[in-house]
Amino acid sequence: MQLLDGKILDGRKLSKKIEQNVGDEVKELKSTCGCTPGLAVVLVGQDPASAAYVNMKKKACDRVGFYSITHEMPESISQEAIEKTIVQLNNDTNVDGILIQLPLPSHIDTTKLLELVDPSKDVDGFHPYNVGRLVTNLDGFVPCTPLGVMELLKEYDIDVKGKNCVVVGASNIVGKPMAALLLNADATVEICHIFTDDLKKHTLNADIVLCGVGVINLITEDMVKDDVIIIDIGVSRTNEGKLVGDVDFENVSKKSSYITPSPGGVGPMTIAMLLSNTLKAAKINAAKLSEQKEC
Ligand SMILES: Nc1nc(=O)c2c([nH]1)NC[C@@H]1CN(c3ccc(C(=O)N[C@@H](CCC(=O)O)C(=O)O)cc3)C=[N+]21
Repeated sequence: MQLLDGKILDGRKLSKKIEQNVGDEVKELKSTCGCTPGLAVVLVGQDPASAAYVNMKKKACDRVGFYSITHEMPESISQEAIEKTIVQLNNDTNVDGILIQLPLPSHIDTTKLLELVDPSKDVDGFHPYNVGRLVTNLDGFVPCTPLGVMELLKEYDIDVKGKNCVVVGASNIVGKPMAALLLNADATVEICHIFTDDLKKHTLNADIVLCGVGVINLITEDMVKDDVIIIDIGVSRTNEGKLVGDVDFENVSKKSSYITPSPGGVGPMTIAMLLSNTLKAAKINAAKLSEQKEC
């Protein structure tokens, strides 16, 4: 990795810098209005990966001085019981951000739950209100992973304006909001997905490939042009238990001008953006509360 330093988009490094800034702002917010930003996480079931992610989020909250609470619920919990918890969190003034850890068990109506979250506490940016605001390029909450990608590009002075960007994966969480952000930044955007015929035909035209599907080695060196910029949003575990992305890093990195490692690229940025979104929610709530006190 040493030799590649110049072309690595280092998400770990940038996420630390962002954490530092969030931490500083938390101190300021505490001293000016006595508010502590709060994040509530709803975790259903025993999936070890979900539990690990939630633990990472909790630790990050602790590092920046947020209040955080995790509502752990058994796999067999009813839709109604989760809904009740969300309504309580919507009304809890100590909670600025609500995150429902996905995926949820199959008997749960995920869409209905995401729509129940107060849009002003929707730090994941999954509520249709915030999705609509993103697509129309209005301020709102933007999903953490694609937002983290944009921050990473900005940090390395990569301007997407007029660039051919190929987004691989069309999920509501990654691909679609990623495409919307790139379009808002004046890129030319293509979205490829599971039914795309001849993926390579598309990626070969790309100045920037952004791939987040969870298929190991989906993007190989023959699929990209020289000096391509690669954003690897995938996370998979190999049979040996090693964490890897969607890109054949070893070979693709020889051709690319910039590339994110996975792990160490987009993943840490996701957590940093969750902190940043929660701080944003806390500031909005603090302003609302002070208005109410004035009148
Ligand atoms: N409501 C909801 N919001 C999410 O944002 C959300 C979710 N559900 N469900 C699961 C996915 C996945 N996700 C990641 C967060 C951090 C890393 C991360 O920090 N990865 C580290 C490595 C972590 C490790 O060592 O295990 C890295 O890439 O370097 C990865 C993936 C958020 N997600």
